[in-house]
Amino acid sequence: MRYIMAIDQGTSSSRCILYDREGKMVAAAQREFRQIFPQPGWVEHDPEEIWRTQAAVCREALRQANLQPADVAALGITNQRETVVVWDRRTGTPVYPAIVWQDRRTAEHCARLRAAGWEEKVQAKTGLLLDPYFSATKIRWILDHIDGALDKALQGELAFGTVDSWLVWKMTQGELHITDVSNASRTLLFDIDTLSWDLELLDLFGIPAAMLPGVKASSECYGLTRDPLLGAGIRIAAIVGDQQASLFGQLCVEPGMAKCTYGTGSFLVMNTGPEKIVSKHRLLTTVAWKIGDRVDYALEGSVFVGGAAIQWLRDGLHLFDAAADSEKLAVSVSDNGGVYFVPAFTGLGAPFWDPDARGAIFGLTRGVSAAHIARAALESIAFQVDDILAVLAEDCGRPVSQLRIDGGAAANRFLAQFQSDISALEVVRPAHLETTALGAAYLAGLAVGVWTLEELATQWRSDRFFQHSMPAEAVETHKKQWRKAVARVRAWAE
Ligand SMILES: Nc1ncnc2c1ncn2[C@@H]1O[C@H](COP(=O)(O)OP(=O)(O)O)[C@@H](O)[C@H]1O
Ligand SMILES: O=P(O)(O)OC[C@H](O)CO
Repeated sequence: MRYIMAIDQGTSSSRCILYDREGKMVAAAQREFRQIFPQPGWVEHDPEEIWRTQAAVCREALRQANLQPADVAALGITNQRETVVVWDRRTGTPVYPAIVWQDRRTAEHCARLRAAGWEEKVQAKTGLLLDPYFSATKIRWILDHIDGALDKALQGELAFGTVDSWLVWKMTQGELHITDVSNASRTLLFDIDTLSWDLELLDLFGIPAAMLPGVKASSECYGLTRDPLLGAGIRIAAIVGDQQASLFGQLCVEPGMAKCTYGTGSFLVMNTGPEKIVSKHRLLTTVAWKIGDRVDYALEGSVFVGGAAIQWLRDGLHLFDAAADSEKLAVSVSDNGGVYFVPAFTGLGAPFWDPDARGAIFGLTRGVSAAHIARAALESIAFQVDDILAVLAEDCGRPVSQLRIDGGAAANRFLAQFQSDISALEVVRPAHLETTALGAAYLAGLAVGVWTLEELATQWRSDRFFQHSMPAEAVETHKKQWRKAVARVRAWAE
C-alpha cells in the first residue's frame, strides 16, 4: 500500500498519475475524449466516455508501474468544475450529455435573474455571479428540456452531480452520491458560510433538493471503489475541484499566496485562509478546501480563453503545427507590431463577465505577419490575467508579489516573462508542473496519514524564476492599447 493515485478529469482529457510516498511520480496516463458542439455556444461531453477514459487511464497507469489496486493506499479525485451530469438513480444512465462549464446556452436565463435583481443576494450566499458558467441554470435547462425529467427529479429518481460525483457514483457502482465543498461551491446552490445547500436558491433555480449529492470535506475517506473496470477496494480519500487542487499542489497554503493555471482557460486563484473576502470587482469567492474541520477560502478570477487561443491559431488558422511553436514564432519579431488580440470567443469572464463580447484582432497593417499575431495571442493571455491581478490588488489592499504558474501554456517562456513584465511581479514555475493531480494526491495522502501538512509544506521546488524588467512607459503603452481593444469587443453579439 505504498502509492497514491490521482485522477485528474479535465475538460479535454482524463488523466491518472501514480505517486509514491515521497510524492514522486511513478506512472502517468492520459486520454483525450470528444468535445461535442451541437450548436454555437454549446459544449457537451459524453459522461459514459468520461468514465470509460478515466477508468482506462487508471488501469494503464497501474500497468505501467506494474502495480495492483491493492498497492494503492488512497485515491484522490480532481475534476473540471461546474460541468453538469444528471442521471437516473435506478439505471445509472445519464438523461442528457454532460453540459460543460464553457456552455453559454443559459445566458438568457441568467440575464432574466439579473434583471430581477437577484445577483447581489446570490453573490452574498454563494460568492459567485449570475453567469451561465456555473451549474444551476444548466441543471434547470435539462429539467426543462428532457421529457419527464422534472417529474422524475421531484420523485427523487434523478441524481445531479458535477464530474466528481459522477465518477464516485460510477466507481462505487451507485453506492455513494457525494461531492466536496470546493465543487459544491461552484454550483450557485451552495451557501459558502453555512456549507450547506441553500433552500432559497434551490427554489429560485427550480431544482429539487432530492437530486443533490451529500457534501463532504475535501480530504477524508469516503468509501471504497467497487467497479472492476477501475479496480475494487481502493480507498477514495480526496475530492477537490481542479483549480483548488492546483492551488494546493502549488502549496499555496498560506493566505496571500496565489497561483495561475494556464490551460484551455486561465485561472488565477489566491488563498485567503479562513477569511472569506467578498470582491468589489466581480471576482469569485470560493471554497478552497476543507481539511478536518478547517475550511479555507480563495478569491478567483476565471478567464475562459487562454491556451485555447493558441489552439485556434494552430487548428483554425494553421499558423504552426504544435502549441509550443507559438513561442519560436512570437520571439522571431521584436514586438507585437501594434497588434492586440482579444480572444473573447465565448464572451469574457472575470472581471468583465460579458457573455456577448466576441473575439477581435486590432491594429492590422500590411506589415503584420503570423509572428505578430502569435505574439499578440500570447500577450493576450497575460493581459487577461493582469486585468484580474489589478482588481485582486484592490480587493486585498496589496498587490500579489509572487505568482506560481502551471498548466500547459506555463511551459512558454515568452508568456511567463511577459506576465512578469506586464504585471510587475515575480513569476515562478515549479519543478513539478502537474500541480492539479499533485494537489489531489496530497489531499488523499493527508486523509490516510501518508504525510502531514507540515511535511508537505517543505516539498515545493522551483524550476525557474521570471523577474520583470520592462520599462514602466512601455508597460503603460501596452495596457492602454489593451484596454482600448477590450472596450471595442464588449457586447459585440448583443
Ligand atoms: N508551449 C505552449 N505555449 C502556449 N500554449 C501552450 C503551450 N503548450 C500548451 N499550450 C496550450 O495549453 C493548453 C493545454 O494545457 P492543459 O493544461 O493541458 O489544458 P487543460 O487542462 O485545460 O486541458 C492548450 O490550449 C494549448 O494550446
Ligand atoms: O479542465 P480545466 O483544466 O480546463 O479546468 C476547468 C475549470 O475547472 C473550469 O472552471
